[in-house]
Amino acid sequence: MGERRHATVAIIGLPNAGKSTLLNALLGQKLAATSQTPQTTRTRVLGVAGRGDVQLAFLDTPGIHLPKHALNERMMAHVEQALEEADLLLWVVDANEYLGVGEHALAKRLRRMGRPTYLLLNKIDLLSKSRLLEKVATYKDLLPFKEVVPIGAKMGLNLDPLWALLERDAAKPGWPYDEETFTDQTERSLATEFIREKVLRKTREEVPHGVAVLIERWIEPGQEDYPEDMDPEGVFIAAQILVDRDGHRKILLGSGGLMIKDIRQSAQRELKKLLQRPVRLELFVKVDEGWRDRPDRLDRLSI
Ligand SMILES: Nc1nc2c(ncn2[C@@H]2O[C@H](COP(=O)(O)OP(=O)(O)OP(=O)(O)O)[C@@H](O)[C@H]2O)c(=O)[nH]1
Repeated sequence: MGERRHATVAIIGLPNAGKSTLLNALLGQKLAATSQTPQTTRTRVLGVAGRGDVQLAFLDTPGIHLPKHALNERMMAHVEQALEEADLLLWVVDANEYLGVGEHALAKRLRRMGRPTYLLLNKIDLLSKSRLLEKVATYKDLLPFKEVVPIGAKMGLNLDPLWALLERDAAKPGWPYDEETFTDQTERSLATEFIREKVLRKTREEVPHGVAVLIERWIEPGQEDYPEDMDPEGVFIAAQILVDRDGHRKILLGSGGLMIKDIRQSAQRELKKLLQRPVRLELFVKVDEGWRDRPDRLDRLSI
């Protein structure tokens, strides 16, 4: 074994490029919520992985966009913080999308920062080889990228070469996290995100952007109020789903309560996998108009 080295690696880019999918793929474990809805990620998510002598601390970040609410301003502050912390940047783009103003603005910003940046052209499973080559040529002039790597985060395409490059470039001495550390997220915050992910995946358009999840009760065996009819090794979780307006509450409940039932069941299955014990989940939908612009609410939601 050589000397131990590490790097902090921020995963950045526009909404929906596949940043969280990439983080999960690099870690080989689900940590970040993913969905087709842009702006799924709202905070910075740390995922730590060690290979050989090298430890990499990945920071998944919210997709970069113009903020309309206090919520979005906080999301962008998380991006700023990750940019500050990182030794290396992975700029993920959806290679099937046109290169637009958002990319140009980010490139300008990164040029000024001068931090080593890899361009990751993602979703290559949806692209022919000739189109991919065209894309590489189009993006290459944006910045003096340290590397340009085509990947398919969802199917794990080309991630080994990416790992090898990151291992080569991790230059700081030592390992900042112990070998068991995998994330700084608590079980509660992961549970919150996984419940929200299910809401995003089952609803469309405006609803997902106005949704937040707040865990109200988390009861372990032996604690007062632990349901008597539950498995003695389980956990009881009650969560509120906050929505921006009454119309969204109705959509979330669905006809005859079918939508919320579906969300509850799939979130409960996911939480069982995450926590590796039986879970009973209860969900309540609550209208909290304007929560996205209320700093006290955002604090309580840890955004
Ligand atoms: N076909 C294909 N789809 C992908 C790939 N990577 C990600 N996706 C899909 O792209 C969508 C967005 O992925 P996310 O990982 O949530 O994207 P993100 O960049 O974290 O999104 P924000 O949170 O909005 O910033 C999801 O539906 C993913 O399944 C890929 O390699 N191929």
